[in-house]
Amino acid sequence: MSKTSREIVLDILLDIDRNDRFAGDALGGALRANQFMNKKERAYISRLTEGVTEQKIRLDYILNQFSKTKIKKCKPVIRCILRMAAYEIFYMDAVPDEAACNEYVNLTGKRGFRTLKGYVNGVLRSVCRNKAAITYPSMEDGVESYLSVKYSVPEELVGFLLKEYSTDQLEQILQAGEQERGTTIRVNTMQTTTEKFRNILIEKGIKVEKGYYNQTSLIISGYDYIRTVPGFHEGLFTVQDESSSLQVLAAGIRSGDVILDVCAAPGGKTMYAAEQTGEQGHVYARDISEEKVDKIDENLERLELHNVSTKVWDAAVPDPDMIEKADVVLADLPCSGLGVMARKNDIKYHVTEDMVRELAAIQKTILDVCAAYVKPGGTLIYSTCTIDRIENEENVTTFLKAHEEYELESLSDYMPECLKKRAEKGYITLLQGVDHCDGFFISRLRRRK
Ligand SMILES: C[S@@+](CC[C@H](N)C(=O)[O-])C[C@H]1O[C@@H](n2cnc3c(N)ncnc32)[C@H](O)[C@@H]1O
Repeated sequence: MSKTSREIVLDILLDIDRNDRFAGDALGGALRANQFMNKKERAYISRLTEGVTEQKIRLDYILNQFSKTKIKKCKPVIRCILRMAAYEIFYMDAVPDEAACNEYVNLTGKRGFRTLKGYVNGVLRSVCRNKAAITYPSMEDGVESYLSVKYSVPEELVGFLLKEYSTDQLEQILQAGEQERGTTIRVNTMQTTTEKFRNILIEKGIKVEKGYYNQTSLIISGYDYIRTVPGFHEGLFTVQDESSSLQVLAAGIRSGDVILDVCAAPGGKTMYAAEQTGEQGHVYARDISEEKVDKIDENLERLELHNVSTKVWDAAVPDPDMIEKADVVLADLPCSGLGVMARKNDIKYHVTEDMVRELAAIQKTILDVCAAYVKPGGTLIYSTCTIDRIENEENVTTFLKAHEEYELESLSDYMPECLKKRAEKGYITLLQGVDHCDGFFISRLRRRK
């Protein structure tokens, strides 16, 4: 017997819960395994999985007010069922609350927990009855618990970010997770123009807005799968947030430049760099594993870019063959990902200050190795998709102390008008919810000699 959409979501959430998986991976796997489903079912499954993941802390806060057993202590199946039901009650209107309760009580029995049907029923009916009267922590109860429950972010992470951002700034950053955003794509200008491609999309009924910072970026919505968007298979565009494309623009790549991208998969910046340097130039793109490099190759093939060579290479290991070979080194390093919390909604549950410090140490090692690859007069672009000083500014400061041959160089010439002032100092932190893109850090380090 085939599973209902709610059962599929329950299994995805259990997979995430038991195997500590990221929601995007678990959801993607389940959608691929259930390809027979129609668009509406897929949308429902995605919304419920992503919503429960995104709002986990807030949902548990609500449920704990009506359950004698703390939700975290419940059996995984019951915990997931209660969260799903609470999410439907508070955030979705696919079915009336009463009907949703019945569905989840039945699901409890179907999953072998007949004796807990009464408990699930009791908690859910109480939630429905008291829906409008639920109170949440206020600012007076403490900023950390207020922001934690309101935006469903662990208190520890709120505390960590409050060391760097004011309450207002952090609230703006966290609100980004609640804003509907289209998908930002960058047009492959080696094959078409932004205007021509924009018209093709509009003709096919896709909603298109212009990018805020990059003239080759478009923000699209109203499509089913990205692979079904016209021009995908022909390589007319690639999915790339504007923050990422600004990183490549920050490099000021000239036609004929030699570029080394040390952490390149899936290849977003490599592809843009390849377009910028053109047929006269070359990009060396690397990543840590075969699987990752295959992803870059797949994208290069789709975009028909031939001026790139790829290789599996650990960026922390010096490569004698690359010493002083590159006009530009792109070091877009592995990081905590706090800049993309709004899109990858479970990153927030994984990041701790200890983890940030461990990552900063890895970034430092890789940057030290990269220093030798840049030609005198060339440029090292260090970037991350995170927004904390430890991984960003502190790493730049440490690097400059260890490498006297480098200096920070203003980014203003490479940034759009509205960002020029902030970019003068040689680095810029873009903030989700404040700027029109993901949170991202870009720094430009010039090798003097
Ligand atoms: C932020 S992502 C890069 C995104 C890429 N620049 C783009 O624009 O598509 C970081 C990448 O670093 C890779 N990575 C992590 N540790 C690495 C290492 N020691 N050497 C090389 N690559 C590494 C990861 O596999 C991941 O693909």
